[in-house]
Amino acid sequence: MPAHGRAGSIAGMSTLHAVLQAQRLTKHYGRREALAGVDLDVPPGRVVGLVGPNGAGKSTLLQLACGLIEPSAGTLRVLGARPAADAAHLARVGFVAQDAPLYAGLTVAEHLRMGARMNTGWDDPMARDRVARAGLPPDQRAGRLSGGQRAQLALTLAVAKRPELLILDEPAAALDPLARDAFLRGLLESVAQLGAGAILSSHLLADVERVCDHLIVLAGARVQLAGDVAALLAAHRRVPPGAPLSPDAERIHGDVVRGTAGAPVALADLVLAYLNRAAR
Ligand SMILES: Nc1ncnc2c1ncn2[C@@H]1O[C@H](COP(=O)(O)OP(=O)(O)OP(=O)(O)O)[C@@H](O)[C@H]1O
Repeated sequence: MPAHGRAGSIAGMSTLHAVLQAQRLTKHYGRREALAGVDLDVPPGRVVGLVGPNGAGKSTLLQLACGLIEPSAGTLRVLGARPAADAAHLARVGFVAQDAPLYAGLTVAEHLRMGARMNTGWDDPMARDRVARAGLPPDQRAGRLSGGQRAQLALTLAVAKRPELLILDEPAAALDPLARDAFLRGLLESVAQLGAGAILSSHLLADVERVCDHLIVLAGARVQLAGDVAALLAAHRRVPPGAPLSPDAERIHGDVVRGTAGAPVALADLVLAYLNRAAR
């Protein structure tokens, strides 16, 4: 169970729509296939970990979900509608892109004023409170903030819109362990405060294990594994290679099997088994 203990909870959600629904979702960049017929159904109220090797298609999926790029084929619905369908839908989704894009010459306070001007649902007390608690000096220019502070400011700009869904593309990858810990705690607090869902891509399986209650494993442009973490762990076991398997069990890779007989499996080992199988 992740530290926030909200696995399976939909308390506080203002929507009962699936957060993300993909059918045969495909994206080509020229001849390169970044997503190949992906089917997904992510229930509301989850903190979703999107994991996979470099080039798996994670950023492509998140950019499609934000409406920054268009699918080549198939359909994708986010909170029950086409991504970025209109201004109202845009307001329901907060996006924190890779490397926390901010205006280097603007101060923290100026970023908040800009956020207030650009977002009708802007929660200024929430923004100021987050900035104060993250120890961001209001008059400091973004270009002079540390990596951790920049990530906190980018997260603040996304959550103060009061979105129903936060989408984060490797938000904490460049942060040291302390800054990452602070960032992830801030993320969980915000998600709980908003009653929102979140999808974050990450290479850091320990972070995913800590904060996520739903998992999507992408590799080779395809979904290898998806579901609520508790259900996935319940459906897999460790059985030493060569040991007999029950008839309904399937060996995924190494000692990880899909089945209910055997020793419990850790989330990181489960992910690695599916990634290794995909790489075969
Ligand atoms: N704008 C683009 N033009 C051409 N090819 C692209 C473009 N964006 C992504 N790709 C290709 O699509 C595939 C998926 O890329 P994507 O960035 O979605 O993967 P990722 O899982 O986010 O990788 P990483 O973990 O390295 O960030 C890769 O082969 C990548 O080279």
